[in-house]
Amino acid sequence: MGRTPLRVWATPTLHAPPRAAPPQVVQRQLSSEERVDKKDDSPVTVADYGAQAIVAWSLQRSDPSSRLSMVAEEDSAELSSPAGRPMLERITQLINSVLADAGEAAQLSPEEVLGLIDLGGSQGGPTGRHWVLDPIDGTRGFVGMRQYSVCLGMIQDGEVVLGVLGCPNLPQGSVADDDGGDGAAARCGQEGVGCLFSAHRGAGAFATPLWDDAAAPVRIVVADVADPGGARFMESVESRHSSHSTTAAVARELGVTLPPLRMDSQVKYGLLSRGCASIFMRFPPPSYREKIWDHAAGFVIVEEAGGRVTDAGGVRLDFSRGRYLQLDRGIIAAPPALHDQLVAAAAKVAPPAPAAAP
Ligand SMILES: Nc1ncnc2c1ncn2[C@@H]1O[C@H](COP(=O)(O)O)[C@@H](OP(=O)(O)O)[C@H]1O
Ligand SMILES: [Mg+2]
Ligand SMILES: [Mg+2]
Ligand SMILES: [Mg+2]
Repeated sequence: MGRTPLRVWATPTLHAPPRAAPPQVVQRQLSSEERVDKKDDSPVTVADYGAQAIVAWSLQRSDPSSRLSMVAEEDSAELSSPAGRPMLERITQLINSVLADAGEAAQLSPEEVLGLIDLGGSQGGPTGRHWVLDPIDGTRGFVGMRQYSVCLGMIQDGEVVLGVLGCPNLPQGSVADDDGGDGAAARCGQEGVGCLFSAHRGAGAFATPLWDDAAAPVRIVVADVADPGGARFMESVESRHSSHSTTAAVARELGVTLPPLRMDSQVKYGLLSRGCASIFMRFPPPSYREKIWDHAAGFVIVEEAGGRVTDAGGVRLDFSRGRYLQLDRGIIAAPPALHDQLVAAAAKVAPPAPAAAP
């Protein structure tokens, strides 16, 4: 890849603190016309669509000779109708201002933006190369002025081999409880806030300040914690995404005494990889099907930082089966010394549903 797509939104001249960076400006100034609720009742904003189009544009440009396969969250259905036209025009305007600010000559039409968004419709699968994009993960966090991340992974023949997480509101050092809530808004745009996590399979995981192209990436590793008494666990802010009562029960069973650190989005995988917390648990409603873009980038980053990411039954996540993950109950990620204990605790507290009668 000639240029990192996420850097389109992160050149030093554009983003030197204290000036707020474009995604942060969009987050702060988001109006009710700039977000809609999708058919599944989840929100999507001009930033989700804009980031998907701009990453698709950048990936396509980096390798024009090959056909891009991208498994991404958003599609153009809502924007293609007459009712979606004002939002499409706003997205196009945003993209074109980002491109111009980054010194790019290209300017896109609304129709080109629709086409770029729909490049994300690939089904993925066990063979070939597939980019996996969640243009804004944690949209509820984005709308609520909390944490969110831009997540790009690459699958090669069924294995996630590359992952990048852009986390504009995440402090580069230690995090406080309120960084998952009001603290994110208070510290957004300040010096020392904004992290980029990355990993290449076999080459380790790294963190670097998001707005500083000159900063050298620093190798990161998961915390070497074997005693649950000293472990901190992370979960979603949104209890509708992951049951807070189930995670609390598993933590109790395991002997975890510290309260949970609640954060939106895949920043949780970044924090686990950096050793800021040592456990991540996710127990969605039984009928919910997890999507690969919600986990691909974080998965390779945690593994390359020395951690394990499995379903609640201890089976490593499998990204080779298309757009969805097939999971037993939920997701558990931790350093190896804690991981087996967690799976055992989950089996006691939230055992797998009995197999249906034939
Ligand atoms: N009912 C549900 N159960 C579990 N996950 C859900 C859900 N509704 C939405 N999600 C997913 O939870 C993701 C956010 O995770 P988290 O809770 O860790 O912040 C959302 O990503 P998007 O914000 O990209 O849509 C969405 O894919
Ligand atoms: Mg979404
Ligand atoms: Mg997501
Ligand atoms: Mg998303």
